[in-house]
Amino acid sequence: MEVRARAPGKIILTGEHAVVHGSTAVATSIDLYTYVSVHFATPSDDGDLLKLQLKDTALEFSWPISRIKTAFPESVLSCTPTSCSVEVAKSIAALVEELDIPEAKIGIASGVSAFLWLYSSIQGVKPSTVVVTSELPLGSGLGSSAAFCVALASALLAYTDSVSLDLSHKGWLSFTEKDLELVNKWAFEGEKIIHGKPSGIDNTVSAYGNIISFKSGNITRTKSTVTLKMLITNTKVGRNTKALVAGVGERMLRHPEIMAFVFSAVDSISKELTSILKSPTPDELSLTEKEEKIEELMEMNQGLLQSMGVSHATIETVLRTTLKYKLASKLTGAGGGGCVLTLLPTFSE
Ligand SMILES: Nc1ncnc2c1ncn2[C@@H]1O[C@H](COP(=O)(O)OP(=O)(O)O)[C@@H](O)[C@H]1O
Ligand SMILES: C[C@@](O)(CCOP(=O)(O)O)CC(=O)O
Ligand SMILES: [Mg+2]
Repeated sequence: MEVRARAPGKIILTGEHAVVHGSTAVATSIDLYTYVSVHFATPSDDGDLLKLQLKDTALEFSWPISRIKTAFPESVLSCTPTSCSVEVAKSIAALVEELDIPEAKIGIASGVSAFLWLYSSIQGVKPSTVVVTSELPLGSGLGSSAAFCVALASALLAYTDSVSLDLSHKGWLSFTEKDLELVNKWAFEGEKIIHGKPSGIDNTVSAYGNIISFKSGNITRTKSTVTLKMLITNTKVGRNTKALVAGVGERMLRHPEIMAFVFSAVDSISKELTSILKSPTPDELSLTEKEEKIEELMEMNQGLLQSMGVSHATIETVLRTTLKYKLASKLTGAGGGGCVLTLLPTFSE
């Protein structure tokens, strides 16, 4: 039997990085998905291998089950989401090192590590073939790491007694609220392996969908009264979320007082955005006014992201180019390259 799960990417409207330090951020899921399929070996299948096919990077890995068993002498199987210990992280790093991932694709190593942790914790050590494909650009700020972890946790949990899914059903099924919480918690453990110190906003918006306000692990699901049209420009400059998050953390240690003001300003921006999105929009005039306010909030947030040191020359080029057309833009996700958001107003001159 094969189970296929999918989870969406996201854009962060306001609050990236500051959310890691306790500020509010606002994010929404987007219509681009990562798909994970899991096919457990039946007695008629030959081999005793755990196979992982990463289609987006054209990489394929396999481990003899006996090799994984020697790497994890103690079972890490767990019904409840658990963090990867330092010892197990070392064993996983050794397994990943043996794969000889080409230097140009080395970013994938963290994804493979998260896979090994989630797989052995949720399913134990058993043979199967796991296939991953994504419509999202990897490492571009659209939350591919979180979509990967949410889709993976969903597919793996579907085969356990921890969730209540009718697997005889064909087509997409949704998890119950309780099961979604479990998926989200496991996905967060995967994100921790990929990002180091994630806030949890990416896996949460990928698991629950729609728009959320997020602060220190608390989620407020927001129903927006406006439909915002956003242009997403991919600078195609590769970057790594873990390094950028660490860089902001170091700046925080060097200038704690100043950065506290920066994070507090971002918190106010996200709170104001949430209240604009929720307030009634009775006519065209109020829609235009709202969009103008949102543009201003995006510009202010971008300025604060620059002061955190996460902008990039290519991001600045997109900002200057869109400004020529009087359009407001900001980076989305970790920055340092990646994607830029531009608000496209509903009524333009
Ligand atoms: N489809 C995928 N296949 C393999 N690894 C993936 C996939 N999607 C995400 N990853 C992992 O997540 C990393 C990118 O995460 P990150 O740097 O947080 O950027 P973002 O989440 O913005 O795309 C990749 O380098 C890889 O380790
Ligand atoms: C920078 C951050 O706020 C978002 C990172 O998003 P992405 O991985 O660049 O899609 C980190 C986090 O919240 O965990
Ligand atoms: Mg990410």
